[in-house]
Amino acid sequence: MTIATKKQYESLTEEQAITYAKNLNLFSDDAQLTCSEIGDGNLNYVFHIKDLRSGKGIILKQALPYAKVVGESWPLTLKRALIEANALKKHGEFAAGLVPEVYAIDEELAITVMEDLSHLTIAREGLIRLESYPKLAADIGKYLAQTLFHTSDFALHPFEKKKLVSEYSNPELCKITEDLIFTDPFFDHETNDFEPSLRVEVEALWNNELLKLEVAKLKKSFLTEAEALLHGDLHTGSIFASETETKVIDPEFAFYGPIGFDVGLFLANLIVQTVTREGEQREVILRHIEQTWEVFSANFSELWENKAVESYKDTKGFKDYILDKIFQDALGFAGCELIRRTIGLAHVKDLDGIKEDEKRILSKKQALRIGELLLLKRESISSIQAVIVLLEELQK
Ligand SMILES: Nc1ncnc2c1ncn2[C@@H]1O[C@H](COP(=O)(O)OP(=O)(O)O)[C@@H](O)[C@H]1O
Ligand SMILES: CSC[C@H]1O[C@H](OP(=O)(O)O)[C@H](O)[C@@H]1O
Repeated sequence: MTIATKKQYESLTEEQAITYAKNLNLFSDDAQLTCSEIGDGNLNYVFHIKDLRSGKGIILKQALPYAKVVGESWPLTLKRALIEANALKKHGEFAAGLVPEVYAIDEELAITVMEDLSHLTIAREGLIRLESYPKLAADIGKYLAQTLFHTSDFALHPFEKKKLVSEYSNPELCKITEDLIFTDPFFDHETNDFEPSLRVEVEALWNNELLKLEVAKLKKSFLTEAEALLHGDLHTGSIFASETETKVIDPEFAFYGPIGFDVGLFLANLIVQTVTREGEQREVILRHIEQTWEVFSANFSELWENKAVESYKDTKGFKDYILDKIFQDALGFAGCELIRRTIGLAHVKDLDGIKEDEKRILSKKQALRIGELLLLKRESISSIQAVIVLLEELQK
């Protein structure tokens, strides 16, 4: 692997990105490179470098020393770039083909050079356009099982696992999640952002002590349960897809946390799609939700049977206890994600992009209602089929 270095951090211009790319020895000498900054996320620059002669491309992702969505008033560690690059590589060891290849890491400039996936579509964008992704749910179910099982105590020697916990300590990025997912949306906080016509529903959330108790329990779990190396922000904007391929990008929020968090975030972002769709199109997403959990649990179970190093692995009931815990945690985390994506700081285009006011508000109310029910009822929802029934009933 090339480790490119330069003395001091500076954020690159497109021109500088081309010069940088030339020095990586990834293109031939006569390459004719072009560059455009295509970052549409909340935090970083993403340069797409392409050789006009061969058509070959690479991606150069650079962290900024602040959160791009807010500006320099919100400083943010550059170390997240190294965490992201290392997490891509670590997850790639277990979920080969489901993450981009990392070509080079530059710690000084907070740059990751990686495989160009621009032949694929960001799943959120494609799902909004009703594109069909027949492999998405099974691939993500497998990605979740492989990455989460193999980085957990069930697969690793405790020394190795604790070494990874410390390598992936990511306090600043975790704090964003602790605030934006688990705290601010449940209080009258300045970061919240919602239409006045949602105020009644939002105030009802703020005043719902039982709901807040569930969120508090989940926040505690996020703060304290170092179960596996999570992606940490597995929404549909962090997944590239086509009819035949799925690739997970952007694990800069990676850290050791509760397994259900990654599962729940992905499920929540599928659920967001169900509130915007009707009829057969909604059915497609309901099947994705079902399949994600089924593939995840089957794959996780199989890994457990064949590879677990835990002394209690064959103790009757232990594997089921773990899977039940992951399921219930996932439903709770999904509830938090649904609520934060509706009324918190970082919204989703699936909902905000609905032009017709009445339809948008109705969809947002449904998202809030589903979030609330998942949080309150998660302990009594015993299967993914029961989740589907709940979603169908709520959306009749
Ligand atoms: N490997 C890649 N290949 C092609 N495009 C990419 C790649 N990585 C990121 N992008 C583009 O850049 C955008 C932002 O990337 P992302 O990693 O989500 O940034 P952020 O961390 O700022 O959210 C993506 O939505 C996608 O359009
Ligand atoms: C101020 S960060 C808000 C939000 O942005 C991150 O998403 P992404 O990097 O994919 O744009 C993450 O979801 C954070 O919660």
